[in-house]
Amino acid sequence: MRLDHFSTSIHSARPAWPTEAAASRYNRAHSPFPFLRITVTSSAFPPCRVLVVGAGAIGSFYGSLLQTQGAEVSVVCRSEREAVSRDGFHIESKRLSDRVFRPAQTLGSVADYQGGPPDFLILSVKVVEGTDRAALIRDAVGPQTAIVLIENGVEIEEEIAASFPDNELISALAFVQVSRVGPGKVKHFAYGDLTFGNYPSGLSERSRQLGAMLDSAGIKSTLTEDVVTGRWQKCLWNAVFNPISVLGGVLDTGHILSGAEGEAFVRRAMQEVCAIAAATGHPLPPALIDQFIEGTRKAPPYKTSMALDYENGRPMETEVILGNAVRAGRREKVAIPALESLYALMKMVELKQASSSTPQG
Ligand SMILES: NC(=O)C1=CN([C@@H]2O[C@H](COP(=O)(O)OP(=O)(O)OC[C@H]3O[C@@H](n4cnc5c(N)ncnc54)[C@H](OP(=O)(O)O)[C@@H]3O)[C@@H](O)[C@H]2O)C=CC1
Ligand SMILES: CC(C)(CO)C(=O)C(=O)O
Repeated sequence: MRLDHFSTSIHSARPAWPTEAAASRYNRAHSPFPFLRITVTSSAFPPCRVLVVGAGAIGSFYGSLLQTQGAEVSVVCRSEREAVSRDGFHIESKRLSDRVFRPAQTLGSVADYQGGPPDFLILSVKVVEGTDRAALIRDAVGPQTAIVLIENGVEIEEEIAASFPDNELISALAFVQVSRVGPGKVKHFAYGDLTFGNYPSGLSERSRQLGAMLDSAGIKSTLTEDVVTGRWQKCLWNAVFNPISVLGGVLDTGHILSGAEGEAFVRRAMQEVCAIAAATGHPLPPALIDQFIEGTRKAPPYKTSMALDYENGRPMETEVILGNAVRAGRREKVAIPALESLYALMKMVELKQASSSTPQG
């Protein structure tokens, strides 16, 4: 998949080195490996405090990169707190080099965060049914905190915007393949770009600061004034490939596009997503379907995050990736037979998954 096809406007990189504090944390973590040590020239960024809530693959990956730029990064973990408190995160990445990320604070809940509210609160939990995302972050959000969502799905911002109407909300889309491979162990397989902007629209100084820090850490950040359209662009891929990958019995992208029937179905479903996006006031460029299909065909075959969740018996983000698109289609009275079928089938699969994980009494 050519992930850069999602871009709308490019924010240029700003070179910088990590601060003294970040360099010494990094060097301590790598002390047995002198060849990995780094030195400081200067820090290009104002000091900032970042709290990552849901520090799994995405949260630890981007959190670790912000730490290299001098940010004081803390995390809230759930199941892996003990391992992370003890050993930090070990992040393996061919593209960005391996690193150990030791958060400033490793917490079980935002209520334990010390030192006043963070400048940036990154929320990166899986958006699955039953997760009250506003409740998860409420105790740490201060009046100046910018909330940053790095999560998949479409129309996922309103729940947070309504709960924190006075806070800046930055909505971000990750084009990356990164997974947890053990407690506190994360593997970055490919890509890494982020597209983001303020919700519902615009670009603040905070967004630009975040973009500059990430660029400097080696991530291409694409800043957009219209992040809602950005979400529909990503949804064009996810709402189609993700459910098909599950419903076909854990298909990778190569399998999905290997025959004419498969490609024709993908194209039909994508046309429906385009029609919904246009009906909601966010028309997508007409060439995008061809670009996504060609880009996906050229990239190495990949299992979507939904296929991986399904394979591992974990809850899937069906509602935010597909359900929200289907509901928008119904609301706007757009005919979406392919998406309706995918959604109905996904709900059947989810019911089967739930019944087989419920102990019989
Ligand atoms: N990984 C990737 O390559 C990509 C991911 N994304 C999106 O990014 C988002 C995050 O995904 P990813 O990092 O892969 O997911 P992970 O499962 O790796 O991480 C999610 C983290 O959130 C924690 N968490 C989840 N629910 C709760 C809760 N109710 N309370 C406290 N902590 C919670 C998990 O804790 P626990 O340890 O208990 O599970 C885990 O630490 C998703 O929306 C995903 O679709 C988008 C593009 C690519
Ligand atoms: C498009 C992709 C592969 C980006 O990482 C993704 O979001 C997913 O698999 O759900």
